[in-house]
Amino acid sequence: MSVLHSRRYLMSRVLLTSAVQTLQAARKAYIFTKHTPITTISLHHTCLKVIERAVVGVGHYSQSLNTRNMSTLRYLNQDEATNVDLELFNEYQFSVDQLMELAGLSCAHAVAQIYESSTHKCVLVCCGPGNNGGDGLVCARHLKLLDYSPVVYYPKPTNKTLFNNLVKQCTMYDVPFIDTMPDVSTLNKDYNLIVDALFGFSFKPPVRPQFYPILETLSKSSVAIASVDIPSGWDVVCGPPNDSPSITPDMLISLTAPKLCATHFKGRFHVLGGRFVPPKLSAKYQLNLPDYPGTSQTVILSSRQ
Ligand SMILES: NC(=O)C1=CN([C@@H]2O[C@H](COP(=O)(O)OP(=O)(O)OC[C@H]3O[C@@H](n4cnc5c(N)ncnc54)[C@H](OP(=O)(O)O)[C@@H]3O)[C@@H](O)[C@H]2O)[C@H](O)CC1
Ligand SMILES: [K+]
Repeated sequence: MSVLHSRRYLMSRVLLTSAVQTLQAARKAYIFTKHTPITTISLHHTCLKVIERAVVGVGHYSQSLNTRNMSTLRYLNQDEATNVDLELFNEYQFSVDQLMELAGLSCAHAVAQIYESSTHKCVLVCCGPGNNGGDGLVCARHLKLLDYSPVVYYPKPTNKTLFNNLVKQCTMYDVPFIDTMPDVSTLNKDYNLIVDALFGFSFKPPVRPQFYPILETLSKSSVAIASVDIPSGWDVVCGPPNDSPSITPDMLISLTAPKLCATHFKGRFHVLGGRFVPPKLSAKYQLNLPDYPGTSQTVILSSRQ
């Protein structure tokens, strides 16, 4: 590492650490003062917003730090991703519901960290038939609680208790479902962000006919896309397809650990979520995961402005 790079690295580390500590202190102050008059509370809210933006900003600035992490971070192939998943269920005795809730929560937090609800209120959440779609349903519910107006498009609902319950919970939270995919101009006009939860690490190309036009519309739209775990339609290892519509997400939220296709990601924000990996599992697969800041559900792996 050159002298310049090591100084920038040190500088960004210091900035990031102090911003996180300030944020934690401010959060504590906010909790302690929650019975104080409304003007004080709104002042603290404003401070928190400013500091949170600073943390994101420092996250952007510390790209050299993040690039350093990226070089040691392990990128999983399809079998490794499946094996990590199976081990969490079979050895660690997690249920799908547990991990899906945490995965979907981290997706909602990742979205809120980057796209403010004041400018990105209307979010179309596209959900597929597998667990990636389940993450999307959980994410939609949490987005609603975070002051967004999510709308779910779920073209191939899975008739299993878990998925039926997730749909029910969305409806009970007044999250609307739409039956048809909006066309490109409607998407561009009516939505500020798309959460792509169509396919995750079990996708096997080529995309089947039912989903082809959906991916085609997403690939033509100018609305920013935040992809959950894998940009849908991409090969888990090789990345974007040559022979079918290819989406270019603005944000990729890798869950547990990034998959190999993430090396082809050219969007602005690569975020890691799914803060539930047991340290022994991480060591076994040599995941070399970065530290999550404070109590955050997400960590920014790289960002370009
Ligand atoms: N450990 C974790 O990180 C966790 C991640 N989670 C999320 O789960 C997905 C993986 O979920 P999985 O159910 O294994 O699979 P997918 O959601 O990726 O997709 C499976 C469905 O997609 C269909 N499919 C597959 N290929 C195609 C295709 N070419 N065209 C159309 N449809 C396709 C497949 O259909 P089958 O008929 O083949 O069965 C399935 O219906 C992971 O990425 C994370 O997002 C968990 O939430 C928690 C733990
Ligand atoms: K996806």
